[in-house]
Amino acid sequence: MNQKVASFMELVKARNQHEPEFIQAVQEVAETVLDYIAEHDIYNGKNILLRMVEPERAISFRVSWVDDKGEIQVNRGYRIQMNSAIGPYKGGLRFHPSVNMSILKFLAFEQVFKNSLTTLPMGGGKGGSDFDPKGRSDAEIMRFCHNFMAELSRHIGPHTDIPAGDIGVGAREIGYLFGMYKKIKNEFTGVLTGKGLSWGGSLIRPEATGYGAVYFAENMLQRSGTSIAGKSVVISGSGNVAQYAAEKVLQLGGKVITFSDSSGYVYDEEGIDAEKLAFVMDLKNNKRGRISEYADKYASATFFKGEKPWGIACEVALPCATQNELDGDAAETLLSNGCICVAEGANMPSTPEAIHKFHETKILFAPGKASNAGGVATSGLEMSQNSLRISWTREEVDNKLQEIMKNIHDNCVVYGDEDGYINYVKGANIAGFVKVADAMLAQGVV
Ligand SMILES: NC(=O)C1=CN([C@@H]2O[C@H](COP(=O)(O)OP(=O)(O)OC[C@H]3O[C@@H](n4cnc5c(N)ncnc54)[C@H](OP(=O)(O)O)[C@@H]3O)[C@@H](O)[C@H]2O)C=CC1
Ligand SMILES: O=C(O)CCC(=O)C(=O)O
Repeated sequence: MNQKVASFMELVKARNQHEPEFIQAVQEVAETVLDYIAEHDIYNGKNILLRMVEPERAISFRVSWVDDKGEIQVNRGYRIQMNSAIGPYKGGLRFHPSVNMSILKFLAFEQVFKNSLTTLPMGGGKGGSDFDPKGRSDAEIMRFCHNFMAELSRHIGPHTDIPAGDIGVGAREIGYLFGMYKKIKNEFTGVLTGKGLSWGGSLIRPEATGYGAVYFAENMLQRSGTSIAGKSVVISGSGNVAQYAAEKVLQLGGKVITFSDSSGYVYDEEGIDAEKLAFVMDLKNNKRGRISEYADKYASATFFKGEKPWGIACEVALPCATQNELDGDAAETLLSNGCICVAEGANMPSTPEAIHKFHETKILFAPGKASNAGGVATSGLEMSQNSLRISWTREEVDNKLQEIMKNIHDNCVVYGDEDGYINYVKGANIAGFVKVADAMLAQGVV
């Protein structure tokens, strides 16, 4: 770590003690952006990165609700409004017991860079709750969402802050959240994205994050003279991002061989084809079951309890579950088994040690803030459609998504070239930074 980064991180750590995920995300950006700032007079001496690591606003609130037994439950809700220099705050809501300030601040910070990369006018935010949806009835989910929105509604709006889904928040939850917002505000606006198609949603939004990650991987592979066709692909997670990443890999002729959830992973040596993927979608989205049930259904598959899928030989790895799920040892195993491309569908799934190994061996590595930006980009397209009161076709949205992912890829190449090797982490951080920093400079010290 150079002296500039060390002094900067000392300040950040002093102010954000007990927030390891946030510090990790900031350090990665500091390591790539501080030198760039020093080399460019317009940014130097303005403390821009120091301003960017401080949320414009961090809201924490009580959510009390009544469970099916009539007992009163209390959870904590949050919204981090990180940066609004280039547009209203935009970013998902996560419902998971691990949610805390550190996790939401890291997600909100990454969101600022990601949203900037999409080229759409969106600032960065993130929110959620430590509420655990697992095992809760539909009625409990609805009551929780309604009570959560009863408070959140004071802080958001279609021109202020536009939340969406993330872990534990899908189409069902967005519906309940939207219903309560509409009731409280007495207005029908595009205050959330990921809405149902009949009430303002966009085609391709459910698919967009997974599809986008695969489009990004395909851009990297094609630049290296190859493609995903015929390659074995290991995917972690089995939620929204993992499912649609798998669908796109299949459409492009790749072979998906794993899925996982928090209980373990399944390996199907014959490959997870379209019919098996439909089983996973029904299992996860409707029955809300466990991925182990895949191995009960298909004899070609084995379930590995409590393990992650990185030991399975593959050429392409798509981590699509959660932060820090792929560590240095896992990276070494992937590399020794011949993996040549890692594209993150999740946010910050690779630890700094893993990223270091990918860079050291010069394989293709895409950080989530670039490769999973297709989700929020399509949310941006949903906002445009809402404002114009029109709906684009599936093909129109998919074409725009592909164009945006190619643009992000090419921008990373411009800023991340290190003597022919593309450091996509550096490329994404600098490209994302420049647009936000320019807007902050233009708007003065506010
Ligand atoms: N949805 C979107 O549009 C976007 C999502 N992302 C990121 O993609 C990732 C996945 O999100 P999404 O698919 O939407 O979420 P879902 O809730 O649909 O699925 C999450 C998946 O990850 C698994 N998972 C969650 N936490 C853990 C954990 N601690 N250990 C192991 N597995 C875990 C879940 O397993 P289980 O069911 O057992 O908990 C589930 O399979 C997240 O990092 C999210 O921030 C990024 C950009 C946009
Ligand atoms: O679509 C959105 O607004 C948010 C997506 C998101 O949470 C993310 O990109 O991590």
